[in-house]
Amino acid sequence: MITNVKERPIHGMLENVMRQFNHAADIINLNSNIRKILSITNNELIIHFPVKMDNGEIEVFTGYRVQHNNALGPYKGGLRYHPTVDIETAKALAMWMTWKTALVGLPYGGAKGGLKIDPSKYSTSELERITRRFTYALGDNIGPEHDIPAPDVNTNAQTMAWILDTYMTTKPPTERAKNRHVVTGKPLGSGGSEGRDRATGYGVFLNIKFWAERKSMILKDKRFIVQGFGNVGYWAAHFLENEGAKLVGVQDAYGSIANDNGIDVEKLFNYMQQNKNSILNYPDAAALDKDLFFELDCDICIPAALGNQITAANAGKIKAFLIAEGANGPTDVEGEEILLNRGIGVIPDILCNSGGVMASYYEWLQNRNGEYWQLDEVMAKLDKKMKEVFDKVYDMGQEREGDMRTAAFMIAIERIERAYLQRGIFP
Ligand SMILES: NC(=O)C1=CN([C@@H]2O[C@H](COP(=O)(O)OP(=O)(O)OC[C@H]3O[C@@H](n4cnc5c(N)ncnc54)[C@H](OP(=O)(O)O)[C@@H]3O)[C@@H](O)[C@H]2O)C=CC1
Ligand SMILES: O=C(O)CCC(=O)C(=O)O
Repeated sequence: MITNVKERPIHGMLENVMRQFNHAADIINLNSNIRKILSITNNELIIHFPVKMDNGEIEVFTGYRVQHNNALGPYKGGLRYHPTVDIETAKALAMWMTWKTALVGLPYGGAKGGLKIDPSKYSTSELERITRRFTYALGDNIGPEHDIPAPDVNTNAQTMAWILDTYMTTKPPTERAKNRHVVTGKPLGSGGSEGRDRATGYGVFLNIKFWAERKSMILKDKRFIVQGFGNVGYWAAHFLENEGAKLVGVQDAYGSIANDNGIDVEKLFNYMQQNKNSILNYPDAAALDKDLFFELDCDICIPAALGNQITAANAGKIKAFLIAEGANGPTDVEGEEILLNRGIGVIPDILCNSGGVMASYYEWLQNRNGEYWQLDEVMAKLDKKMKEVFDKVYDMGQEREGDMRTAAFMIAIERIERAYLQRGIFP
């Protein structure tokens, strides 16, 4: 029996993304040959590599990189370090990346990958060696104009710096500097961009704000809950709190907490820094049974952790009027059907969390052009682009009884279809 919540497999993510794709493809009557191409992933890499641990023992790790489609540009997408990473998960996440980059009009395709490990079990120096060996093993399957990884669950700017450094050492000295955009989400001192750290959470916040504006609502005093208080969850909460909204519940991998009077976002963040990055035993909130988390009394629910968290089992009990998907694939097809039938708004992942890959694109452009943009410049670009994409998806969603996901998929798939048809499917 699997007892650790971290070890639980995430069932059905691939089935989920395929059902979302096929539903939209049917509506737009997608060219049948292009449907065949988009239904499979272009490349799937599984690699096993040995690393020496601090105790001198060798451990063999399994890494994945799935490249779904590159019709619109180089493959793009994060690397996840988590026990649930496997080939099916990587395939599903790579597909979502293709739809996301196409939806927001970036010159990228979709990829995803990672390692099947629980990083909390390793020292920092072990994680560095594991990441460097993983990068060597990936070799030229990644590259600045071919496939560009970025952070995802349990990876961060430090991870990207290790990948960059390792990748560069595989190139001749004259080639090294021009390879800096092999990864995005790097630290500022290593070619990272201002704003990439907060971009995904900021994008989640913007989507909620734009949605509220369409409903003539203000965010002040709205109550929200966040599942996952990592990069995406924390920054989304930070910007919502700045707007006067109130955080009333948080869940991470180890537990859930709630406080009807509000949980101070920065105070919780600081508490976590001193308590092994965990929300457990946070003094200004009560512990809550994890299965009751999504039933908390609130207005806005932000799943910002793993996939398939909102399903037929809990969608009927959700009290929020809006689900803003910070995570990739947090709502399965049955769960979403229940939400939409109940009149609950769903801002779909490929729109809601697209601020991250938008900022990654800005970082990639800056590296390519030898530029350095100020934070306000990056944030202003994110604002403008996100509004443009949100409006398009929202308006099209209105024509489909509020189904913004199908609208988003239709826009994304049509863009890719257009590119194939213009070039010829097999040039
Ligand atoms: N980083 C980015 O730029 C982007 C991320 N995303 C998506 O957002 C989601 C979160 O990513 P990110 O914030 O980067 O990852 P982080 O690793 O920074 O944070 C993940 C958070 O999820 C929590 N978590 C993990 N497992 C569970 C669980 N079973 N139940 C509840 N909480 C859990 C973690 O808790 P704990 O710390 O206790 O493990 C942590 O708080 C992912 O789905 C990712 O694909 C999407 C677009 C871009
Ligand atoms: O920033 C990127 O390139 C991709 C981030 C990511 O993995 C995602 O959007 O899910």
